[in-house]
Amino acid sequence: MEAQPLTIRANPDKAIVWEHDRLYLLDQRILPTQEGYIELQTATATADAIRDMVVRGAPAIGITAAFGVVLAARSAFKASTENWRELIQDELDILAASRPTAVNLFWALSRMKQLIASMGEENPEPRLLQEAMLIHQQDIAANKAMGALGAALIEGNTSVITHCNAGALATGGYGTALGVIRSAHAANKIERVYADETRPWMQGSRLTAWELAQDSIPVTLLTDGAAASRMARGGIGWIIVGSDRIAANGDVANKIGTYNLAVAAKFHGVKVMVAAPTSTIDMSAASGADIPIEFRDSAEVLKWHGRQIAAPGVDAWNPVFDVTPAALVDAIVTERGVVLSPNSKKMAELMGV
Ligand SMILES: CSC[C@H]1O[C@H](OP(=O)(O)O)[C@H](O)[C@@H]1O
Repeated sequence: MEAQPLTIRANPDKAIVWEHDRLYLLDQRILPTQEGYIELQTATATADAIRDMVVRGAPAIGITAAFGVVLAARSAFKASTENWRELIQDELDILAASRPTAVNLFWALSRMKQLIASMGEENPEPRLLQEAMLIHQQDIAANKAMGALGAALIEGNTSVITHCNAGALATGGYGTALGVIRSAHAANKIERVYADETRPWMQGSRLTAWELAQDSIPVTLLTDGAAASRMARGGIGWIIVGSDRIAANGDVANKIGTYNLAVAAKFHGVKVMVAAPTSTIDMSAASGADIPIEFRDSAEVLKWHGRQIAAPGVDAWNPVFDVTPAALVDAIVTERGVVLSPNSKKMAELMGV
């Protein structure tokens, strides 16, 4: 099958594209100064793209992995129409090992595996592709629903702080935290968004600011250390962030620095909103202590634009997520509804368990 030139222009709502029977990812490592797509032809290459953060963001990782399963099924069925289920297992494991914290990855793989288990002898690709596309569309619908529910919590016109990128680029489209911000801005509730740059990958300065500028939503960058001082000056009504995994008691794992924001917010009387689809909630994790936190190469901290910024022999501690206790969270917004002052009982009610 000859590769066809991709016919779309890079935009936040097209971070993950299935076109001409091929998977394309907007390369988020080079935004905002460059825009380019990478074509993925195998599940292993898809896992590499997730690990190397070509695509990142909990829901986006899950959606991408689902399309990776389609690629795995294509090659396995081509190799053996009888034994494709056995052949596909290694690539499913490779996808599962790509990043540990975003539970959406494992949620999406589990949903695809359940479908595989229900299949007969037919070619699995068409049905698996249909399911991957459904996961993608359902995520966008969830973000739109969360946008409305989260915006309804915001009273009057206020400025907000967000951290990392929980936007269209981190999801199937529209975004979780940025979905709330988009909906609230459309309702004239957002005066300005302050975006933490979010070292070391700079998802805030490179991705969130790019998304909001494209939508003409007023955005000002903060260095990560400036957020508390900005809260101290007043006018910040909410911290609005996404999540990579929420435990059964409402503890929230999110980009490193979220916990700092929540502690400062508590001190300054600023509310904390976490927007996440229910595919981010892990009821098997009793608390944040049960959430695996990804540590990445210290070189990501010690280098900047590839240039060494620390003396030789200096190392770095590089956890890329932290856990914000439920006690510091005012609202968890999901597509199923809002949990105010989250706790185990309220989370169980939300999830119907
Ligand atoms: C909408 S979830 C986005 C979530 O994922 C980000 O992490 P990473 O960029 O390392 O994948 C960050 O924690 C965001 O809140």
